Amino acid sequence: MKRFHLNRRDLLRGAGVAGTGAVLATGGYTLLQQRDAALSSSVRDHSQETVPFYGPHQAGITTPAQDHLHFATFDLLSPTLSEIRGLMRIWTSAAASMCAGKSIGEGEFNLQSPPPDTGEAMEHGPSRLTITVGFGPTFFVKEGRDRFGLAKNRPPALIDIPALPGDALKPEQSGGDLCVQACADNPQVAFHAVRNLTRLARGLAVLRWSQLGFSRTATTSKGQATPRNLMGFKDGTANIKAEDANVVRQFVWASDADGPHWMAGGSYLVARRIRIHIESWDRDSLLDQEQTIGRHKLNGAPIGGHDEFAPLDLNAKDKDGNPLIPLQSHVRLARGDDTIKLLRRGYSFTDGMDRVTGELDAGLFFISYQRDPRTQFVPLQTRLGREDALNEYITHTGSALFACPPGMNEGEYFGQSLLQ
Ligand SMILES: C=CC1=C(C)c2cc3[nH]c(cc4nc(cc5[nH]c(cc1n2)c(C)c5CCC(=O)O)C(CCC(=O)O)=C4C)c(C)c3C=C
Ligand SMILES: [Fe+2]
Repeated sequence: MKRFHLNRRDLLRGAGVAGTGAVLATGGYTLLQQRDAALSSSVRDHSQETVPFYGPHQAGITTPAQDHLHFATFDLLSPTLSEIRGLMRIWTSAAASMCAGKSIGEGEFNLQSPPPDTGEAMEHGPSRLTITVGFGPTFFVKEGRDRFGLAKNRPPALIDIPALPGDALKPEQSGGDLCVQACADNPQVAFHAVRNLTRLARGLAVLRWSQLGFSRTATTSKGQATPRNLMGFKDGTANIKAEDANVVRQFVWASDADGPHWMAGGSYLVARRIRIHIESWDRDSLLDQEQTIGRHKLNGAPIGGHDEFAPLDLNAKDKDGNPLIPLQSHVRLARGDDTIKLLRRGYSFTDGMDRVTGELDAGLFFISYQRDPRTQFVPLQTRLGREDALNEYITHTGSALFACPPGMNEGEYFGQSLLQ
């Protein structure tokens, strides 16, 4: 089997291997330039940058994806509706402070009581922190019970995600009445946000599960370099980008016509914890890895191409008349007839090791935002779950869906038009 040993010097020389290798070497050179660009953007100090907290949409959806994630879901104990309103007021005020790089309850120290802020983010700056909040199906109805008299306001799109092909879901990594997605360019800032919101919910809600993500696997803005996932492939190339306002309007934001009114300008968040069996993947040939994804590993170009952003030509054939992009490849199935799109905003994770197999418990914490999961995530994942060549290397172990209400003005709180 042909092996490719590409080091920095080889790449700079454009030193070659024959045939496919030539493409790889060219791709490699481009890769090097892009990697240097990505490095210079990641070493850029974002610590003092803020993302506006108030606005028509919640931050953390079309915001250029930050480098780190702390995602958490909560189960409500048995609060009244009025206590939930109180919690959302407190969360909003705390979130606005943290996103501005301020401590919670700044200046309110009292030696006799615990400090209002746990303190670990104090010198880190806002680091582009965003905090996005959502309501799960069980917020409205749990075990057949209309918990707060709000069942009539449950959006039809906030379904219980049906069982999908290949699911191996664990209840302890799935569901939740509420969710908080904290993203920042500093892991401690994202952690601090979830920790403090959890603390503020004491007596009303408890953590159900949480997930740290250490590296973004998507670009949501044309200004960002495409990152790599744990399979070593560029991820996010064909994602929805914030600059494409019409596509965002069509596929990301719920409208008044979709109903209910309180979700207009909001979006539905699907989270899937997807374990990647990296040990098997690492034993697979480069050729098979590329055939599985449908893109070249080094430069992210569609198979047969040289440019990451070249159009994905699903009709392209090799010299024998076979499809260049295999029929069961991930990108062919994910693209389909190009009528379903979602905004991907996932992160790589590792949670130590699997004691049973001795393998790393690592993968991709997939997050997508969409206008309606019934016509976007569910049909797409049904197709992928049935046919995707990638299924040999992945297992979906967690799943959740949340309705993230629109953004707010100063003085308002998360989900106000649902709860008032
Ligand atoms: C249900 C939706 C999707 C799941 C789940 C999913 C999992 C998943 N994806 C990768 C790696 C890549 N995905 C890529 C493209 C891509 N993926 C989806 C959807 C899901 N992926 C879409 C809609 C697309 C875009 C398809 C297109 O229109 O071209 C790519 C290629 C680069 C890119 O365009 O981002 C990679 C690589 C993994 C590893 C994974 C689960 C672990
Ligand atoms: Fe994908």
